[in-house]
Amino acid sequence: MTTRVSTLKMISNENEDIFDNRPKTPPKESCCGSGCNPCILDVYEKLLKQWEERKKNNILIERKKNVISPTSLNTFVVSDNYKASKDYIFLWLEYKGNINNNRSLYLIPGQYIILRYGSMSKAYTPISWSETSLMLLIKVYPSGRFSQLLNNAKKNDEFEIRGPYGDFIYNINSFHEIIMFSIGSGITAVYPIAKVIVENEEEETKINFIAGFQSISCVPLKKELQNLADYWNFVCTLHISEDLVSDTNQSIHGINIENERLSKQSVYNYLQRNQKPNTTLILICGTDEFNHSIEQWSRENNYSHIHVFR
Ligand SMILES: Cc1cc2nc3c(=O)[nH]c(=O)nc-3n(C[C@H](O)[C@H](O)[C@H](O)COP(=O)(O)OP(=O)(O)OC[C@H]3O[C@@H](n4cnc5c(N)ncnc54)[C@H](O)[C@@H]3O)c2cc1C
Repeated sequence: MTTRVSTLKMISNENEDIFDNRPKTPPKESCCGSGCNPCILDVYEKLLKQWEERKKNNILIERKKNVISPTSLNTFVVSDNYKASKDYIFLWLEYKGNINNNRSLYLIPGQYIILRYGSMSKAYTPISWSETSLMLLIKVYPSGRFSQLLNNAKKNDEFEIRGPYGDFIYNINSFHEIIMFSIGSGITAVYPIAKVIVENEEEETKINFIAGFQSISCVPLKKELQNLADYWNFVCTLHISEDLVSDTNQSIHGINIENERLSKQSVYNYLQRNQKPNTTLILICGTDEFNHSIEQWSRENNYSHIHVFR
């Protein structure tokens, strides 16, 4: 798995440069009408306002030729699709267009894309990417329309992608510790951020990675988390809420396992053990209820540097 280490600078597409190009108006039919967040037409309105503002103030932003764009759809084909765990699959998508003029795929860890097939669109957070391809980790729901479609996707099937979206910006060594709380597929937002930090030799930030799943057999990225646990600054604890672990065969070397749902008490314990709220960042990704509770408990423990991936 190769992860591109992105610079955390403002990234724009060639069609969003301020002097030669205003953002291109997306055709009306590029909105699928299914209430995506963000809708391509809203993104266009926002980028247009930003462009007008920059033009007024004569500000030039760095121009990189990204193969994906927040305001237009680009075709990708499935290059691989395989099981990641009981409920999860990995899906590799390869850019179908020409790669020339230094065009490349630029993503900041934690950013998401909108994947579209026919009139259906859903958001996904790439966990890994190269210059022309990206890898998604997808939870397959028995009655999930899009996740079932992706589960059954075959090599060379075509999907359209727009993005990237997401406003999380991280600066190297800006916190003493980052505590990452996720449940289920929320792991996709925090894992790439943990990886990029842990693999950066210049980083002195510690990562406390806490992820909740129903059972050990559901947990994706086991090997990847074990690899990160070999580094001095990464500690991982998995909270298993339903099929509790009683068998040592289910233990994962280097990873702590707790047989309990992430409760208020356990979250309080993580927060109070840390003791450095002013220099600690809290990252949260899960259901609305989970996000709300963890954010509230963090604030009750005097943490104010909090980012929720929604
Ligand atoms: C910014 C963002 C990034 C995302 N990134 C990822 C990602 O990287 N990987 C990933 O797998 N998903 C991700 N999602 C969720 C994804 O967009 C879809 O919502 C998910 O794949 C389900 O879509 P579906 O069409 O299969 O299910 P739907 O047809 O919408 O739902 C069918 C049924 O599936 C179940 N279901 C669906 N979603 C949930 C849920 N979140 N919790 C509990 N039950 C649910 C429910 O029973 C629901 O009734 C992300 C969502 C957002 C907003």
